Amino acid sequence: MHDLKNARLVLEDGTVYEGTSFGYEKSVSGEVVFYTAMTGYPESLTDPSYKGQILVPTYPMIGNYGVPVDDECDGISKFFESDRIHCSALVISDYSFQYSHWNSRKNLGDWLKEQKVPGIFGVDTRSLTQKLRENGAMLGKIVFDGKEVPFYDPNKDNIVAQVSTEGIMEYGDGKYKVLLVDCGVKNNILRCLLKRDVAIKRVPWDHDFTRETYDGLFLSNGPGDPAMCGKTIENIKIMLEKSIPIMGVCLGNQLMARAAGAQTYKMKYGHRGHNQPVVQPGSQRCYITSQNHGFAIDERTLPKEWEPLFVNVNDGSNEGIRHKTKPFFSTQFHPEASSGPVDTEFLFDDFIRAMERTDR
Ligand SMILES: NC(=O)CC[C@H](N)C(=O)O
Repeated sequence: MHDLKNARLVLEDGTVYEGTSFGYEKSVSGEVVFYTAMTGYPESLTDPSYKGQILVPTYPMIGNYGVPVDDECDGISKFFESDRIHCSALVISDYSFQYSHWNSRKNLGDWLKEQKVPGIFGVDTRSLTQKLRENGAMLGKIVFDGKEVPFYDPNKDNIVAQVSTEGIMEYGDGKYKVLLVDCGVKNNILRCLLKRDVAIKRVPWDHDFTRETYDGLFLSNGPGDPAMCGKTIENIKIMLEKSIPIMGVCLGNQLMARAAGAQTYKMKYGHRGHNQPVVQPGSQRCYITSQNHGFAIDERTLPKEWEPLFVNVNDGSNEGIRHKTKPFFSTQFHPEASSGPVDTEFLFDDFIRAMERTDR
């Protein structure tokens, strides 16, 4: 405990938060975002959508249930959402040096060190979160020993290209052939499809999927600004002329909207957590959803062939769209959860039913 180093979180407006390092000791920069879930740090840290971001859980004590063993099942990690940590750094209030859980194998600090990701504790994450809520998302950096790094805005780069699969990968031998565009897919999307009699062909974000044969197209989640994925959007545009069922999640939702001709915008501070309520327009039915996004669809720009599928109860922002006549739908939240509530996993069944119904 005595040789723990101090490190500072510096925001782009000059605010400094002093902290103590419990992860890898390296100065890094990114977009600082807060996340309100009380559990799920192994899943969130390995979620590729956090690429380029400095993650701030609002729940004060982190690390108390350790890090799970990295078991695999059918070539997919059982407990992680990808094969590595993607966020740039983790900033927390209270680090639990002790951990206990039936499947934990190591502590969070050791995992961060192994993965070369800095983590600092002892930060007043309440005041930091209030600041991010007032100002909106901000750039920030973790600085060790005065080793300066420049601020970095991940939304100005195509970071999808950095997390997407390099080659084509195939999983399962189910009845429905799904082509999955990997913009940074979470493993639980693969798991949710595979348990529904699906065979998946996972392709890179810029793969030309417009001339292949499959029963359904899946557009995955992913990091950064959807406007940076021009190639994927162009390919989706071609698929919108056809009638093969399409389902999209999070970034996939935003790409679907842009391909349809709608606009996306950067939200003030986004939605990240497990307690985001959404309703279906025209109904009183509310679902609690798992979310992690900083961009959203501008509903007012939806072409007339499309309609909102879900709306956020807290701020009225769009949470999903569907085509009025063709089997295309997508959601801004994560129906696969992991971590978080599974209220909306039935949407995968809707996708399967759409494939079942489509005349092929
Ligand atoms: N989880 C995601 O797919 C995130 C989508 C997009 N990068 C956003 O921040 O809005």
